[in-house]
Amino acid sequence: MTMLTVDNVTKEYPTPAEPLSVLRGVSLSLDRGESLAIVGPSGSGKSTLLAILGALDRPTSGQVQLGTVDPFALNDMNLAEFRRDRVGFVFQDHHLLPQLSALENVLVPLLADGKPTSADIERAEMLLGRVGLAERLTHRPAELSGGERQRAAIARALVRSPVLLLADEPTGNLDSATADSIGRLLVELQVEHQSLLVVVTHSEALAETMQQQKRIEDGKLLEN
Ligand SMILES: Nc1ncnc2c1ncn2[C@@H]1O[C@H](COP(=O)(O)OP(=O)(O)OP(=O)(O)O)[C@@H](O)[C@H]1O
Repeated sequence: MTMLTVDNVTKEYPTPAEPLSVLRGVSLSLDRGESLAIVGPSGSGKSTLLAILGALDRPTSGQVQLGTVDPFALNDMNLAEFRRDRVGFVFQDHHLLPQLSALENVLVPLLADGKPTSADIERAEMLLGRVGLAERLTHRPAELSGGERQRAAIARALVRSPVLLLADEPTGNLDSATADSIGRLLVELQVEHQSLLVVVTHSEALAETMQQQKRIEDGKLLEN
């Protein structure tokens, strides 16, 4: 079953001169449980595409569909819910809140539903255990290593069981051994959760751990 389809997406940014055309007709499709790495030179539009996949940014033209939903046809409230419930993001910088513990950070996406329940806390603890942080629940980000912070960010991205997990240079700030372990963890979790995983990276090693690899060149997506 095709879960994610992207059809002829373009993205232009307005500039004082002529519009900057970053994506020029990008199409792809992913089935349930599939993973995709997007590689390409700096400035080629990888992050732009990822932001469109996660409905953080609108395409200039073209269609995106996740399951049966076209996120860009939703009103603002439903779009915000779509993003929150169906998409998990992992960024190069962990984006954890510095004043909160690892456990509290993982609970943050659940706060939209009100005060965390004991089941929420159990789930967050389970996920932190799964990413290897069972002994670090009360540590704040400053009290975690870089790799541990990224593990906590991955647990946070998964806490609402998203259909689509998006990662933008998730290992960009890590040494190669730590990067390898984070890459493996992402793929393992994606298989366990049967989610879709799209990773933007400059790392060939990380790209190779994904089932599909594509390259952005001149605004188009090519087989790598
Ligand atoms: N909001 C914006 N307004 C105008 N131009 C933008 C905007 N966001 C990105 N761009 C431009 O679009 C192009 C693609 O940017 P993007 O961040 O998608 O590239 P990237 O492939 O992810 O690069 P990198 O590998 O360096 O992170 C760049 O030339 C960038 O300057």
